[in-house]
This record gives sequence, structure tokens and C-alpha cells, in this order.
Amino acid sequence: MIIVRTLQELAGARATLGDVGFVPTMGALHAGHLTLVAAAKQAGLTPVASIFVNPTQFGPKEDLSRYPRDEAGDIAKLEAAGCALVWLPSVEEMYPSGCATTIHVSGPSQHWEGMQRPGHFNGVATVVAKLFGQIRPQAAFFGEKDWQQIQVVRRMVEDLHLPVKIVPVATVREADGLALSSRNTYLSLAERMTAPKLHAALSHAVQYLLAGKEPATTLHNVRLELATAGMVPDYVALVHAETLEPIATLQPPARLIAAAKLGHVRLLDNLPVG
Ligand SMILES: Nc1ncnc2c1ncn2[C@@H]1O[C@H](COP(=O)(O)OP(=O)(O)OP(=O)(O)O)[C@@H](O)[C@H]1O
Ligand SMILES: CC(C)(CO)[C@@H](O)C(=O)[O-]
Ligand code: BAL
Repeated sequence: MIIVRTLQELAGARATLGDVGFVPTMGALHAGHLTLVAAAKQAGLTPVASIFVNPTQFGPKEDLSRYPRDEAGDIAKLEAAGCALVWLPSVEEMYPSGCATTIHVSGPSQHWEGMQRPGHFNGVATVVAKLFGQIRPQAAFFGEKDWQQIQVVRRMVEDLHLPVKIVPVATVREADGLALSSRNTYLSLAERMTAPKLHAALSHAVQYLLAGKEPATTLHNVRLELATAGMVPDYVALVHAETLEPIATLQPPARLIAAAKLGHVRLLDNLPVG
């Protein structure tokens, strides 16, 4: 596996790779990330990953300084997964002084995560656009765990006519339903036991919705279920799967999305409805 840390090294190596399937990450890799690499391979593309803890997508009170980092472990996992190249830029390489461009995607970024984390999607869109410009991938693979992120990136790619196919990959879960996430390492043992209740509550709600139960009542019941488990919901919503607009009646394409705090840890999950 080729390891590159500067744009100059990247340009040289990129020329040797052919059609690339790109997996952008913030590191602390788990089986969810490796599934994205496997999906790139399966699509017949050369898998390339990036590891960059992007400061511009963290709010001032968020966990940038303590975000989990394990560069050596990550490199070993990517190599074992058959990744051809890993791009490890520094903050200075990614945001050189004088850098003055930010991408703001309106539409799907306006609700939910966008409201809870002001500026977050500007940071995501800007760094993803930069990464696409640097790597020039044919396709890029994103996890459905971050459903809204996929829709924001899709919107950006369409609006800017970027020649990249965005491929969503199903959420990888623990046996008890908890979506794998780098931030799960923040959970205490007791919190880890409770955390799967987010997925459980969403799964129950999907069943109720498909059985014809009223969405408003169903969403209320999810909030109750989370509160009973000791979680504080940031939002629980039934949305149009692409625009992320809330919907009051069940109609395709619908997605049930939620974020909840468990102690100091913020959990995210979502499921298709129908
Ligand atoms: N459980 C999962 N299944 C599939 N893809 C995932 C999973 N978790 C993360 N990903 C995807 O991996 C890519 C990189 O995500 P990132 O490095 O932020 O990991 P993360 O586990 O989502 O971290 P965080 O805890 O910060 O949310 C994103 O496209 C994300 O959606
Ligand atoms: C897409 C991404 C790598 C951009 O920093 C990040 O938001 C993530 O890991 O999901
Ligand atoms: N996987 C989402 C990246 C973030 O929370 O900043």
C-alpha cells in the first residue's frame, strides 16, 4: 500500500492507479470503514482511502482535540483490506494559508445534523470537494450511518457537476444492533449496554409505521422509548430520504433518522421505511 502525506507525492502516485474507488474517513477505523473499501474493490475500482480529522467540520465545543486517532493501526487495517493507497494530509496541506473558499450546500443540510451542528456540513462539503479534487476518483463510497451526509454530498456533486459517482453502503452493526462508529469508544461499559436501544427504538417504529400507525404518534413513542432508556434525543424524524424534509404521512422514499445523547456521547442512526 502506498502511503502519501503531501500533494506532490499524491499527484505522482495517483497517475499509477487507474480508476479509483475513494473512501474518505477520519480514521480510528472499524469494520464499517473496511466495508467501504471492500465495496470499492467489488466495484472493480482501485481502493484509495484518506484519513483526515477535518477541523472545519467540528464545532468549537466539539471533540476535535480528543477525537480517537490510531494511524499505525489504521494503516495496518487498510493494507490488510487491500487498499492501494492511503492519503494522510496534514491540516496545513489541506488548508494552506490564504485558503478562502467554503462550500455551502443548502437544501438537505438545513435540518437535523445541520441545525444541531452549525457549520458542520460546510466543513464536510468543503473537505470532500477538496479530497475529490486531489484524488479525482471515479466513485466515492459513504456509509449510510451518516445518511444526511450522503444526501448533502450527492447534492453538491450534482450541483457542481463533479464527475464522481456517490455510492451509499449499508450500515455495519454490532450483533446487538448498535451502528459501528469511531465515537463508540467514548461509551462507558454501562452506556455500551444501553446504546443499542437507539436502533431498537427505530426498528420498532419502522414496524409500526409500516403497519399504518400515525407518524406523529410513532415518533413520540420513539422519544419516550429513548428517554426511558436514559437517552436524550436531539431529533427523531420521518423524512424524505433525499431532501431530508420532514414528512407527515408515510410515502416513499422515506427514512427514519435520529440522534440522541447518551451521557456525553452522541449516537446517530437511521433506517429505511418501506
Ligand atoms: N457502521 C458503519 N457502517 C458503514 N459505514 C460507516 C459506519 N460508520 C461510519 N461509516 C462511514 O465511514 C466513513 C468515514 O466515517 P468516519 O471516519 O467519520 O467514521 P465514524 O465511525 O462515522 O466516526 P464518528 O464516530 O465520528 O461518526 C463515512 O462515510 C461513514 O458514514
Ligand atoms: C466524509 C468525511 C471523511 C469528511 O471529513 C467525514 O465527514 C466522515 O468521516 O464521515
Ligand atoms: N461521520 C461523521 C463525521 C462527523 O461526525 O464529524
